[in-house]
Amino acid sequence: MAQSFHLSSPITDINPIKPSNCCSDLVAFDVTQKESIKVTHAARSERKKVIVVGAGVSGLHAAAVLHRHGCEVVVLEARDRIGGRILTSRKGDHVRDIGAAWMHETSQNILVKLIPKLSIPYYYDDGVPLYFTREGRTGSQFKAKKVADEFADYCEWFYETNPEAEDRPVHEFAKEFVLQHQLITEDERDWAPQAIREVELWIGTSTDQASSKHLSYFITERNLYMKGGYDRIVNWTAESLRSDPSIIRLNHHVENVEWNEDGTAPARIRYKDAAGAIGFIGGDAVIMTSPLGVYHHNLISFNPPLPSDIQEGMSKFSYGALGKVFFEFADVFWSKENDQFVFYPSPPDESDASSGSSVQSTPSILSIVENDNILNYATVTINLWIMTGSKELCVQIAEPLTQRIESMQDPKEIYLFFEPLFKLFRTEPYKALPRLTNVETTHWTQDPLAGYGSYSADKVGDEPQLLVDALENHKASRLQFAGEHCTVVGNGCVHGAYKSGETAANNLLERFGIPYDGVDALSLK
Ligand SMILES: Cc1cc2nc3c(=O)[nH]c(=O)nc-3n(C[C@H](O)[C@H](O)[C@H](O)COP(=O)(O)OP(=O)(O)OC[C@H]3O[C@@H](n4cnc5c(N)ncnc54)[C@H](O)[C@@H]3O)c2cc1C
Repeated sequence: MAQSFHLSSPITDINPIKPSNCCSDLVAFDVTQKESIKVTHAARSERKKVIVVGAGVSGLHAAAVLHRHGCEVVVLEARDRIGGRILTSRKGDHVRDIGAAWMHETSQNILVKLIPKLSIPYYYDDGVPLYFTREGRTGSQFKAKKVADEFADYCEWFYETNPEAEDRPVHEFAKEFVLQHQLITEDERDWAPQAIREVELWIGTSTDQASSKHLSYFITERNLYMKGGYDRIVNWTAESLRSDPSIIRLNHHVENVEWNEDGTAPARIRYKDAAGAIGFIGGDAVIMTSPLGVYHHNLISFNPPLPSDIQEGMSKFSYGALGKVFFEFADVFWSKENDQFVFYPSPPDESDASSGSSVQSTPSILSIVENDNILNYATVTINLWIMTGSKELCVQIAEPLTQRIESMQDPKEIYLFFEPLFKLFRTEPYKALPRLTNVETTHWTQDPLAGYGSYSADKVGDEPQLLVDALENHKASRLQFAGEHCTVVGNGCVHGAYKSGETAANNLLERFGIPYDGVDALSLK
């Protein structure tokens, strides 16, 4: 799948930044010093050996930083590929990102620098979306979306001014908000809680479960679609590690981590290789980058057990399940003008029994089955015709639907479930839908190495800051953690994961007494 990418330009610029957690007396240096500094680091470190578990973007970046500072690094990856939750499928010119596909928070996302640097084709997908309900496209006076935005603002204000207030499910709180709102119409009162469900496709979980206190609602940010494939970022991150083929070890599934703080014995990791044979590897320190869901399912054991504050932090941070279903057609039958099609399901009292409504009469089994289709769920569909030129739509879904769709085997059955949505998207409603040529679904919820989900999500009662604080408490530990769940800045995202790898590596450099070189690899020409 992955194609390697080589920088052709010489290094001309180094930007020394001294991180706050670095006690080094290092001053600015020029590029001619780079090699001698590397040698000095190597000598000072006495070749400290660090085992990095996981070759996603956080693990690769952590390993690259340590490698640059002369440490011996070994990256153990259970899969037969690098990239983790970044997975680009390439067939000829056809590029499809099965995991991450966007750079979010582009104004602060450090990885955006790589777009021009690596000449990666991109697309800002912030054109005007089309909004749909069962009745078809919404008109310009459909203001429920604006009321939903107002609720999100209210929510943020409410918990800022009442930090001790009880956390509540977003759907419940939104319903209360519209009931008390005196200046909206009855229609807006009904539809605003449905419109807020668009956020489900950001956080990967339903508004019945999502936390109001930590509602992440992206109203103004820009998002950049990685039209050229996210694997370009992964390959760039891994580049320096590939000079030595013994660094990244694929098909090494870590089962147990023995660690200690006093340094009298090396940390020891037990893994299973592709043939099922058990192996052991030791090192001075370990960086764990498995997804949060892996720890929730106790898929790796620690000896001694993890510190209680880290365990508590992990248990107070949930994991969501965003899914994607790609449908490729023989022809484009949808609008060629709009980037996204947002669908809002009907308010419960207008909907059928299968969506959990309070309909009094008992519906027949047939009507439940007939009505059990995609129109009972909020979806955001990506118009890949505009983004990449392929004749396909990518429907994004959230749990609990993700688990259900990802377990379905038959493409025809999947298509029939989604067909009512496509009928709504027709630009000429009387025409038959064109031939379907390909269906592909994600399978993250069935994947133990992805922690049976997609990324961390704030559910009711969560306190994500607890994990970040616990990791900070243990920043001098020989057992470090990195990954998208280890940060509150860019959490759930590729750029957050990347940065977390740097933090973990810096923590170990400090522990080893190795000065941080201040190199901003992203700015190197
Ligand atoms: C469907 C989906 C859509 C997404 N969309 C976006 C998006 O548009 N933009 C965005 O910024 N982010 C998005 N994300 C999130 C983004 O992909 C992640 O935040 C990021 O890739 C996480 O990197 P990581 O290094 O923390 O973890 P991972 O990439 O998961 O890396 C962890 C690695 O550890 C390995 N591992 C796990 N257990 C073991 C073990 N026992 N032994 C050895 N190896 C092990 C895994 O195989 C994996 O390779 C999306 C994710 C998904 C699933």
